[in-house]
Amino acid sequence: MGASQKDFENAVNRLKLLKEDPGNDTKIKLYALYKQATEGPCNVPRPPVLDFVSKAKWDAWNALGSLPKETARQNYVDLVSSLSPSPKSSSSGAIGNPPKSESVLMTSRDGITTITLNRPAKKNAITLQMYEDILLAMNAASQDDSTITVFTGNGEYYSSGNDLANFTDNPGGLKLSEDGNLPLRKFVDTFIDFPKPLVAVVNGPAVGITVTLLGLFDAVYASDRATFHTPFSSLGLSPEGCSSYTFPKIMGPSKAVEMLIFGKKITAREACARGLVTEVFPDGTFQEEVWARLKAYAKNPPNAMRIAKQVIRSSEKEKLHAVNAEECRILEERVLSEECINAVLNFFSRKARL
Ligand SMILES: CCCC/C=C\CC(=O)SCCNC(=O)CCNC(=O)[C@H](O)C(C)(C)COP(=O)(O)OP(=O)(O)OC[C@H]1O[C@@H](n2cnc3c(N)ncnc32)[C@H](O)[C@@H]1OP(=O)(O)O
Repeated sequence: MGASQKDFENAVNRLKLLKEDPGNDTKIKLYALYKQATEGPCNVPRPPVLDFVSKAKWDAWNALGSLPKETARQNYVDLVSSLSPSPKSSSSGAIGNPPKSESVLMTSRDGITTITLNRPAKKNAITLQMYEDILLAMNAASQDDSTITVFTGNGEYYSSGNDLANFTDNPGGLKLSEDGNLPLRKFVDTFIDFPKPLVAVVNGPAVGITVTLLGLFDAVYASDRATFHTPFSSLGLSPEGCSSYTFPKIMGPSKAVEMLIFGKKITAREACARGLVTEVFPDGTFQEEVWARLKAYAKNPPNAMRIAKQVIRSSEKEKLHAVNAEECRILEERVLSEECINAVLNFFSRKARL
């Protein structure tokens, strides 16, 4: 039997996590096979001769002639496998290629894979290494036997967001694009494309990118101790995580502006009233109630849940990828701004804690 649509999607995700650039020839082959697998034979006019890159891509796609979509899909999966060994999965719930990290933990049981931010002394602030580890964990979770993937934090905070030292430790400025030192675009893309139900168990206050990403989750359960804060303006930054699109859509433009421009911190109950949070639980019974709920949900047939997610989310994916690209482009400028540099320096000199 040839590669299934799921195998193909997994290969597309695995490709995003490659550590080494596979080289231009391979990238062009992958492009051609991807187009053939998703759109069929080349059906667009040849680009102008001087547009070398587009022409090379077009030539490679066109050269596949009438190769059936299924064969192109299989060839794509084979080519990606030859570049990165496939993570293993097993019926015992063991996870292939999880991160070897103390700050990002990964466990799998009862049909649920849980990714836990585990840096409580720093309020689970996310370092550059942790972004990489979360990507690894999500890739493994997308391919293991679990039916639901959960994000949570260890300790008092869910997360205080991006580690502000990411800015000071990179004096030339952070590069947020594909080839940069923080692949923010790839990071957010992984949430957009995540194939299984993705649930946030928000155990305490959440800040910055860990709030904005919630707009890409399928359910958000919060302790009544949690707060939600996106202080982008006071940090001289701009919205990310697709929040410039998801927040106005979820809560309406004026409530989104209150959070994303004015940096209003809201409670869990306010976030629930705005539609960002699915349900709020008393902190005392939060863990017990939420995990009982999730275990019951995880007993549903996995394919049905995955397909339901696809049906609900697929029409938005293209738009979300475009929003992410634009937000990263703007943010890359903002992280170099005087406003941002001053805000971060103030934070570390303890002048400006939230
Ligand atoms: C590259 C682009 C990616 C996306 C860009 C931005 C997206 C974002 O996420 S923006 C949001 C960034 N986060 C913040 O601005 C929060 C900063 N933290 C705080 O304001 C306070 O620490 C906080 C209110 C969370 C907690 O306050 P306190 O309870 O008073 O604790 P402390 O301030 O003493 O914190 C304990 C310890 O943790 C360190 N910490 C906390 N958060 C961060 C952080 N985001 N980055 C780096 N370090 C953080 C804090 O410095 C303390 O460390 P020590 O002083 O060494 O004990």
